[in-house]
Amino acid sequence: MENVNKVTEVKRERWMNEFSEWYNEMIELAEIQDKRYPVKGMNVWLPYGLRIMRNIENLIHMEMVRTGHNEVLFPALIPESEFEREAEHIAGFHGEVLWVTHAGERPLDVKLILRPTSETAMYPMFNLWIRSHADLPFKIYQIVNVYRYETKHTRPLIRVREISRFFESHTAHDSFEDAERQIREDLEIFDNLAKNLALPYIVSKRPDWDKFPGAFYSLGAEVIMPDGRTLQIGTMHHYKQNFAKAYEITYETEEGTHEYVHQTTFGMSERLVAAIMGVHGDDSGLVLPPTIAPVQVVVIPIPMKESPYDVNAYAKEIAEELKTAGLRIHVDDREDVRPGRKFYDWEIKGVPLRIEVGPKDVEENQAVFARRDTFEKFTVKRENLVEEARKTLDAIIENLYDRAREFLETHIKRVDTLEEAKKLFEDRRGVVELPWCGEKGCGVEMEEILDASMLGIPYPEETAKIEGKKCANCGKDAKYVARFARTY
Ligand SMILES: Nc1ncnc2c1ncn2[C@@H]1O[C@H](COS(=O)(=O)NC(=O)[C@@H](N)CS)[C@@H](O)[C@H]1O
Ligand SMILES: [Zn+2]
Repeated sequence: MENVNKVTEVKRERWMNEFSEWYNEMIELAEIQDKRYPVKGMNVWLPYGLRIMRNIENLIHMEMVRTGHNEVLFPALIPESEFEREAEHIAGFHGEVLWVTHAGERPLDVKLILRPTSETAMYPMFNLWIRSHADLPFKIYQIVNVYRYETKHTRPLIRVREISRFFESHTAHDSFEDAERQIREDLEIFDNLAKNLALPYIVSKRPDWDKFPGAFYSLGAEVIMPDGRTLQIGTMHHYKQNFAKAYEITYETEEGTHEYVHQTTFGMSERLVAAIMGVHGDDSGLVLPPTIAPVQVVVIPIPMKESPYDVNAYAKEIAEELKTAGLRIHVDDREDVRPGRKFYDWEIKGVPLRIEVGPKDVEENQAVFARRDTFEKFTVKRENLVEEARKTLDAIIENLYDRAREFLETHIKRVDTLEEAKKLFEDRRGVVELPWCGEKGCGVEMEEILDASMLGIPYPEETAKIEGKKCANCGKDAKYVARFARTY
């Protein structure tokens, strides 16, 4: 590649220091969603944003096929009787569920809730479907909209009241250990997806007082957003037999006895789009990993009035060749828009690779590549076009991952005392790790002192154990390192 020149430096001031404003603007400018829908916490997916989400969903569907999960589709309405069968679950969701009580003027004979998640919709059917050990492991999933009347500050994609792209997988197993194996498989599924989104993350085992309502334990996968707050983008829950007992989900063993199943669930949502926006963005807008970019390469013809070369035709030829090679292409041949404006529009949308062609490029049978992640520009000979485009897109996803991992690693700090931790939360943000005795009282006190949430302890648990340290709160021997962060 000749004359590689950096026409623009990557700027991330606004992205880092005014992230909240940056984020709200980008939802609009990049045409992800329209926030003007007249219900708080419910937004409209716009075509470009929805194409990003659909590309992510396709990756999820492929992982579900790879791991033998079957897709189902449940009703969104759940009768009160079924919702109110697992005590912890009810307690956890009661304040957030939306009720349907009337059809027109007539009150319904059975009150219904809009699903906040689908345990209480699915498990009465699990009771009918699961009879024998031969039915296990039982693995289903759906991607649907669910409703949680969040009382905290709502924010597009991140904290909404209609989670419109809620992925939930629900499984049943013949033993605690097989459910554990499922959790490990869920972590593998999540890792494959995160790699495709160039998102490095941490997994923490939630403290007992913050696990999912009805769960035996919960794992949370988090990224760190530019403002240093963590965003939980995936959760895996081991239910043991808690729901099986509440919904009488039993199976006949090979010996002819009847046992309760052990269950797990795994959940993600449109927060994945928020994570991609936050982790990979810069001051010019989104930077989309090519794996999920609706447009991987935008071709921009730059015709000159007096030139004898037909730049538009040449641009179309190039686009056709890239499209035939399987890339998602768009030619921006809008007559009334200056090239600079076109660059701006597609940079905001995070298109990973721009190809510019002017008369000189037609004459020399070449094209100018401009990378969205580094702003590097270089010229490519026409015969190397497809190969160079593929190589550049691969280099972009690798660079996005490396840059994001660098950010994550420099925003996790392990210290010994609450004073050090407090200082860190003042001048920096991110995840702070402290020695902890494992007692709930200390955990909750440290959350209050730090005005932060305990994410939990590193998972797997073996990596959380520490020796020779004193609990940062009570001074007793510490058993684990505990993670704290300001969260979304
Ligand atoms: N209000 C919300 N807006 C957007 N995403 C959300 C919201 N609440 C939760 N999520 C996302 O949905 C994922 C799963 O939600 S959850 O409550 O943790 N887990 C469940 O509901 C389990 N039944 C697994 S499906 C979370 O990891 C988080 O990424
Ligand atoms: Zn302690």
